[in-house]
Amino acid sequence: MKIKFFKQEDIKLLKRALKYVFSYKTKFILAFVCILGSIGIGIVQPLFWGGILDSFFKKSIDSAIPNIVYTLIFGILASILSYLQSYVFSSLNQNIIFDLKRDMYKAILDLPVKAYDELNNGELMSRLHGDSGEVANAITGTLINSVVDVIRLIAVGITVFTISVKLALIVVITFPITFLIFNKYGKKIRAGNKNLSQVNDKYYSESGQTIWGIREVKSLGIKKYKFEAFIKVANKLKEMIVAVILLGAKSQALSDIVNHLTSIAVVFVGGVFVVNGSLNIKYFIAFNSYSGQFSGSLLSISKFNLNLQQVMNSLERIFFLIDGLSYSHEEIGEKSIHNITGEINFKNVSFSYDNQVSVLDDVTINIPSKSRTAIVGSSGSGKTTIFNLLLRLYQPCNGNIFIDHTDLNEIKEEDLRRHVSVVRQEPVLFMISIKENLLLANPDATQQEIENACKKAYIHEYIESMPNKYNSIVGENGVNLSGGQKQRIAIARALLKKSKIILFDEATSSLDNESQFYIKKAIDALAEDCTVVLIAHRLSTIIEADVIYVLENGKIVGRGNHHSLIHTNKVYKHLYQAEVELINENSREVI
Ligand SMILES: Nc1ncnc2c1ncn2[C@@H]1O[C@H](COP(=O)(O)OP(=O)(O)OP(=O)(O)O)[C@@H](O)[C@H]1O
Repeated sequence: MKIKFFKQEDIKLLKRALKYVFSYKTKFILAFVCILGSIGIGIVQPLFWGGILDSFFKKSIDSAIPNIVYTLIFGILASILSYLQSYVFSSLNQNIIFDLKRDMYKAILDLPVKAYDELNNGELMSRLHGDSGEVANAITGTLINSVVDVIRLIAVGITVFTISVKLALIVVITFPITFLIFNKYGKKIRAGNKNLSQVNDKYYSESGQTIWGIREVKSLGIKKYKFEAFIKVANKLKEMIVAVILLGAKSQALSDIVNHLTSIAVVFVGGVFVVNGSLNIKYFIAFNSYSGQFSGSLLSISKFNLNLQQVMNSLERIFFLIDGLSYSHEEIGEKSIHNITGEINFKNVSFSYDNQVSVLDDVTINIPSKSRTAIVGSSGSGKTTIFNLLLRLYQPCNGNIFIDHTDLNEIKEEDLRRHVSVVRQEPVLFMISIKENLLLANPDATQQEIENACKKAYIHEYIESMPNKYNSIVGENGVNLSGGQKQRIAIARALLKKSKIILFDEATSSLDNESQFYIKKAIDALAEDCTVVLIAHRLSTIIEADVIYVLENGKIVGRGNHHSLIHTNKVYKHLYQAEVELINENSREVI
């Protein structure tokens, strides 16, 4: 039978994993010193025990006393070393987990937005939390222990062969048997772990989606369905974990039987040697302890493959993520742009999310600085996609986008984020105070600047009416603020950032009249000094826009102001009429 220990790719993974250990050289060396000390104590202790028993057999109690004292001293030393060892190991372990998580999290944040469309969030969470711990445990546990076991094997091996070659050979004979057992089960466990990781991803995904989307879950009345889906995946996970543990337990049980037989053979043959006088009882007793350590080390070395097979899958998943999965790294420009005017140009831009269905087709848009431009079109016509491309969340398949005549791809990431702000339909506010949410846009802003921005965004008075004013904590995702209030805070954020380009995605859900009024006033204030691009869902809000682009099925089918478009553009006229009819219908219902 051909035993293949590791594939070439596995060795590469292991080398890469070891780099994480070697960045903690001091702790690593300290761990070895502790272990070497423990090995030394493990070798001398049995001799003292043997000496004590030998003294009692010889009925010489006095001669036992020095050995009792040595046993005590070495016992205390062993405890101190064991304490130090657990401290060093746990610290090494947690540091490795931390480093892996740091590298994975950075890679997750660097992934292109396209990856988030395609990936399952649960998979990322499960790699971040589960796999990193698994790998760190394996590195500190399996790899370090295996090196230790080799050292122990050599030290104890020399001792047992010195005491009795025949007895030592009995112990050594078990090695190939246990090795074969663990090698066979190792492969099965690796395959089991691979399936387990996939179910683990589903588990994180199912639970995460339900918790994050709890409002939808409750309002759709699908709590029971979601609970059942969770139970199904949690149950499957439980069964798979048990199955993998069982495989490990089977291999352990088989090797325990072999070990047991070895111990009986050692005791029997050793006893015969003592009886026929070829072995001193002191060494016989010591040998039994050594043979335990010796076969223990042999066992660990035989399990080395099994233990590593268990984590190879996690290592693959971690490094694949750190390398950016199969996504190519985003090309990020290096050009700084300062003091921009805010002119935007789309030149013959085409785009598809999946390289199959065209979403934007040969779009050319020219937006002068300090203008107010609106983009209108039916649902799914590609309005938000235009914003996504302008924010460089996706790359156009064809054509180019320019800000102040500089290609978007050449602009430095920080400059792009500073100059372009977006106010989304449902702005994301973090679970920190309102002030801290605002400071995210400009950490150096003074209280006065914050208040001025909020006044311009027509949200200052509302914030002041809250019990903790600017220090009020926003609920998760801003739940204790209305949609209109969140949008006004997002406008204040954009003002604090002093962005020259503000993209505004009007909320589809009808805001109350007061919110609409204030948001319109806030946009008017923005437009004095910035280029404002609006996605308008209600045409009534963009009648005053300087230019309106009409989008249909990803194509620009009209350009002009409201008055020209209403007379010349069929699509715009149709959208407008549909809205007027809706308003009339609503008012009839009210009456
Ligand atoms: N992340 C995505 N992955 C794949 N397809 C997408 C993605 N986002 C949008 N699409 C598709 O692209 C098309 C344009 O979507 P987009 O969101 O730009 O339209 P929209 O005009 O803003 O619509 P709405 O007014 O409903 O917000 C739609 O057919 C949509 O299904």
